[in-house]
Amino acid sequence: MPHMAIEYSANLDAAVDMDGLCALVADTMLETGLFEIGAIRVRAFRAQSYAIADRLPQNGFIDMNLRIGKGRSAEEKKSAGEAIFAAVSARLAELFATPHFALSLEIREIDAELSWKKNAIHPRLRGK
Ligand SMILES: O=C(O)C/C(=C\C=C(/O)C(=O)O)C(=O)O
Repeated sequence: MPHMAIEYSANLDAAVDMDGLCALVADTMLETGLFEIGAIRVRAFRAQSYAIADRLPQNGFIDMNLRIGKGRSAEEKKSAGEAIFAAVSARLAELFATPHFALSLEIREIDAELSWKKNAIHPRLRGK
């Protein structure tokens, strides 16, 4: 399944609605047409401990790691990454107006021979 894991520094708690950010990422992934709805998983993890750049207490980060199955072209993967990065960047425009925020995204492919999956959501959603 496409897994999006978002890590963020705990000092962003008040500035970013993480549930809303997860929903935005899931919606954007779906809109690319490259991911099946029943396969999308997005979650956010709060990093309580961190050291960012010059260690100013205002410095914050969000790092997004997307793991997807093989089978999509390089162009498709690139356009998906660009769509997600643009949507999240727009949502976080206020943070980019400060000199204290860093955003990153990486897409990796899952090795089909070394991964296992079983999904009871697909049958329910594929029938719709
Ligand atoms: O192939 C993968 O492991 C990832 C994937 C889809 C996975 C599912 O549909 C699933 O786990 O139910 C993908 O589309 O990249």
